[in-house]
Amino acid sequence: MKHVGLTGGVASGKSAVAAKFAELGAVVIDADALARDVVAPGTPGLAAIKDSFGAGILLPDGSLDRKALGAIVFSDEPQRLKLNAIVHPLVRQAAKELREQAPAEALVVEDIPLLVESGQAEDFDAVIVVQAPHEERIRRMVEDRGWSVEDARSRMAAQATDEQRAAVADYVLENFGTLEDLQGRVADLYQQLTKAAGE
Ligand SMILES: Nc1ncnc2c1ncn2[C@@H]1O[C@H](COP(=O)(O)OP(=O)(O)OP(=O)(O)O)[C@@H](O)[C@H]1O
Repeated sequence: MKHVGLTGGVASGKSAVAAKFAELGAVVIDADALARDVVAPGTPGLAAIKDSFGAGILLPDGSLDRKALGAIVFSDEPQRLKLNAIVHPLVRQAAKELREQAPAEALVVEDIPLLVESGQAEDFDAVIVVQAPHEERIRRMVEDRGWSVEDARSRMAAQATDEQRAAVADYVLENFGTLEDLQGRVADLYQQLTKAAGE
């Protein structure tokens, strides 16, 4: 089994790449989805967050109040680290369980937005980085998601730079053209990765 990490800046096209890999037959693991699953109601993850941050981070229905928790951790580094120390190991464990269920010959692609920032590059056989023009990424965040330009810029500024991501990349997928161009590049890369896995 070949195990690759997929990352890129916000709105660079990671999900589009992951979707194409899945269509081609890869087993895709979505770290953002796992990060939600491990704090769903009734999970040990949510109980641990409640123990650390208090019942104020729960909504009346018992689910996580992301806004309240965000307000606590957003500008408070120690609190953010405390939250990460609860959530990250649970996500890694959940990802490991999914990897173990994957067929032996599968290409496993883990989509991890902050792979570079969290120093996980060494955990993979290879790292794929998606790069896209900054103006286009900001346009997507503003027009498609309704964020302010300021929010879009500060989200980008809080992440690693293109250069930092490129420095750990084994493969860079340039998303500078149409979605079809990108999908074609993913298909080529899938071929390359699955061929290499069989050798
Ligand atoms: N080359 C492209 N041409 C047109 N639209 C694109 C292209 N690449 C991505 N998009 C669109 O831009 C939006 C953002 O892409 P996507 O969701 O794949 O990014 P992401 O990196 O996963 O974002 P996030 O960091 O928020 O998870 C989506 O609506 C996607 O369809």
